[in-house]
Amino acid sequence: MIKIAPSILSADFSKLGEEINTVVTAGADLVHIDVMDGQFVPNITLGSPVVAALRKTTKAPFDVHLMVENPENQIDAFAKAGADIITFHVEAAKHMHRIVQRIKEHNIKAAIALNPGTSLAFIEEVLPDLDMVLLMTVNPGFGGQKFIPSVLDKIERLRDIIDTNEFNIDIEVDGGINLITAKQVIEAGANILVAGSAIYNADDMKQMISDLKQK
Ligand SMILES: O=C(CO)[C@H](O)[C@H](O)COP(=O)(O)O
Repeated sequence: MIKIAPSILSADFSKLGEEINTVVTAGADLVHIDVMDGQFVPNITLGSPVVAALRKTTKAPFDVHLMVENPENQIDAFAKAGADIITFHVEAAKHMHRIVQRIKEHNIKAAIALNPGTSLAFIEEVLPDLDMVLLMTVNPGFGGQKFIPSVLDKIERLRDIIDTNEFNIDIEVDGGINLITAKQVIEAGANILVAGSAIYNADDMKQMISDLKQK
């Protein structure tokens, strides 16, 4: 089953609670929350107090994507704020295994993200411990960027590893997802699609979420 996770990066930050409820009502399966620290990526977005406040506005699962240096310092705060999935970047992690265990101690899902230029080999040893892998289809930091097609091959290789080993791991993709690229990533093996501008700029969000799922 294909799930859609609208990225709030493209939402109006002056009314985030309303913006989240709008996409949830339109059929979002998860709410993708982009946390940027101005170090791992140039932008700064929001921290755990904002997530805790948003948690009061909806019961929809929160898919928290940490684009931060030293992610180990943020796990407890975001888990307590109400994250259902916490994703951190392999490129920012010195002790991947320890961070995954730390997330799981909170009884929530653990995921690792890989930038487009990062090899799957970096997560080979921790793969059986993960609930999800996020393959970035743009370089992180900004919404509205162009999809990088070379990641399709990486999605296919990861899908093959997961299926061959009968792992129960979701493959999420993030960046430049629209009606054309959604079809490509689903065919390659992704099953959770993050989309920011395609959904928040759509005239009919409900139709867009439904179309992204069916492609
Ligand atoms: O993580 C992100 C950027 O770092 C965003 O989630 C992503 O870029 C989504 O935006 P869009 O769908 O507009 O490309």
